[in-house]
Amino acid sequence: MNDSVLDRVGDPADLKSLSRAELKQLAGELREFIIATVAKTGGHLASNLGVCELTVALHAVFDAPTDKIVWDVGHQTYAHKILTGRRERMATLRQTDGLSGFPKREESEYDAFVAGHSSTSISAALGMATAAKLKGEDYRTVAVIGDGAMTAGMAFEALNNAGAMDANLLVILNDNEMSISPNVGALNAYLTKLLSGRFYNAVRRGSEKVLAPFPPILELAKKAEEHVKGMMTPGTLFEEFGFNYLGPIDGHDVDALIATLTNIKKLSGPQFLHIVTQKGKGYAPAEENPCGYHGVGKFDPAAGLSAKAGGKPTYTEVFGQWLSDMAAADDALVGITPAMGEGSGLTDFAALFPERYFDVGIAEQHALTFAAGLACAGMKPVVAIYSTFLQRAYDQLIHDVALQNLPVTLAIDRGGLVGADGPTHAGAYDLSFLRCVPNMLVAAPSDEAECRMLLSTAYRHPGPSAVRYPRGVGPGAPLPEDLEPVPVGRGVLRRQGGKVAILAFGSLVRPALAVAERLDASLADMRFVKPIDRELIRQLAESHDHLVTLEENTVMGGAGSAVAEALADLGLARPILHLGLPDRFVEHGDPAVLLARCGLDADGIERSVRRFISE
Ligand SMILES: Cc1ncc(C[n+]2csc(CCOP(=O)(O)OP(=O)(O)O)c2C)c(N)n1
Ligand SMILES: CC(=O)[C@@H](O)[C@H](O)COP(=O)(O)O
Ligand SMILES: [Mg+2]
Repeated sequence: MNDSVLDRVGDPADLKSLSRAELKQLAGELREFIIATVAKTGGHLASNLGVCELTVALHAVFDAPTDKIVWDVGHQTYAHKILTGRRERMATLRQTDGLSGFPKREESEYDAFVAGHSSTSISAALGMATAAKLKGEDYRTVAVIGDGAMTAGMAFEALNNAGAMDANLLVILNDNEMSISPNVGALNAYLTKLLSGRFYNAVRRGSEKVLAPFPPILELAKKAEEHVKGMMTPGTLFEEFGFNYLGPIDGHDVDALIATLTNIKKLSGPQFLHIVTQKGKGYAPAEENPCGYHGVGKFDPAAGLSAKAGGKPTYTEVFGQWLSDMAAADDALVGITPAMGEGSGLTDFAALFPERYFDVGIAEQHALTFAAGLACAGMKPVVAIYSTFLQRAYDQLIHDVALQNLPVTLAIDRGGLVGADGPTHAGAYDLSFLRCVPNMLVAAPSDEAECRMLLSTAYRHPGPSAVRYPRGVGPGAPLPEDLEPVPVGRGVLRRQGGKVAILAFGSLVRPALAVAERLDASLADMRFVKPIDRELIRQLAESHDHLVTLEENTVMGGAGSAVAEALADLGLARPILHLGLPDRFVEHGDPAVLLARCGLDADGIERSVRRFISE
């Protein structure tokens, strides 16, 4: 006889007939299954381990897919995927052609909203709840948002709107006191205060008044006090936003979760449930080091993560070293991260210069304008930011930084395809959206040494600047020790060839070199997208029959477009081929496979160039 509850669950409807004991067992089995899966695929482990009970309770109480569960960021949806018919495919998680690591509407009708970027869930769920009302449809809408994601302005924009709309919306705040790193800011301090016994006891005395309009909840609170200690306290901030605040409750207590959700389901209007969970719950190494286990590669569950074994530094590490070196040389340097300190390589800098390190929370827009303010007052801010998250702060870049020509340096990590995270996280557009902004300097290094030199160049630029580099390691170029810049707006001819000239940018210079050898082509490492090296473009156009541009950015409006514009401006018409990312979203998977599928590996580039010449 099979004792596994998970084996008996084909879809969420099966949860309705399970006993409480079985639901608890199911949460435990999900946890084991997730550990075993992520050990083989890599993925967001700690966040997923923290929501096993919540996921079980949500699917036991609500009726997805009719009821809509909107997961914020979506990095914690593995249990949800397993319970909604995707268990067999979990071995393909984040692999090429496999399951996405995030919710995806194309993948399942149970995935109510695509995510990857944080703090969108309340807005999206409010939209769905509002549509239900307008269309006279009867379903419930739930947004599940973490305490980290709650620090973003967008979450508060949505609360502000929702609290005044009387929509049937439940917001569940999953508070584990962690973003990727420990959560920061005044909101975090406020949530901690809500969790403290002192606050609980103080508000508990007044809770009957607050709960009076909701008899089922009050009754439940009285009956199940031992399970739901701290369950029904008014949360002043969220109440002020117009929500009925409930909690905090233990988010690992299946009984408390089911009882509370069942009661909330009967209520109308905006509801806010505060649950407390532990990031990494149930796997000791992740409980001890939730930051390290936030996102992991493949690992041995018995041994845990292994330390990085030497090898080439990543671009992130090259940047981190440069930042510390430049900070030592210049007291005016300040480093800013919107909640991505580890991922952006700021750990050493933060330890060395704590007073000049600012983790502003998941607040990319604020990060840019905060940097603008610092720059106005004589500091030299370096904002370390992933390309994909910079998209959030575009107006702040234009309106607050560039318009005032302020010396803010953007160290843009994860430029180009990122692999397993997929299209939500691809840095596919930055060269296009940066080069059209007046005053910007935009550079793309082709190796680690150039990365360091271009960072120094950008930092000295008297206006806004950006250096964009890819995820992972480069070719292994030895790093200069100094902080010397290179000439602004000047590329470098790496190879002199015959009739074809390849003008390559950033990460694709290396494969282009192999292609240039095979085709006896000239190769320019352009280094700068803006200002573009017009003189080098002129020379190459005058001495070659065919020009090819190459970049790991969308072709549309990207670096190749800058070359074409320069040629037009110079009055030089030449056959030109633009190679880069396509005008479609590139799925998740192995980065090398994805690049090859885009025709951007050496073989693909060679094929395209040969076809172009022959045509
Ligand atoms: C706009 C945006 N900025 C940054 C990130 C990177 N990021 C992903 S998860 C995360 C922390 C989220 O913390 P929380 O919402 O509390 O979820 P937890 O991992 O603790 O469950 C961050 C900063 C993101 N996904 N989106
Ligand atoms: C969910 C999220 O946004 C981050 O956890 C992201 O997946 C990190 O990506 P890196 O692994 O490239 O740091
Ligand atoms: Mg959290």
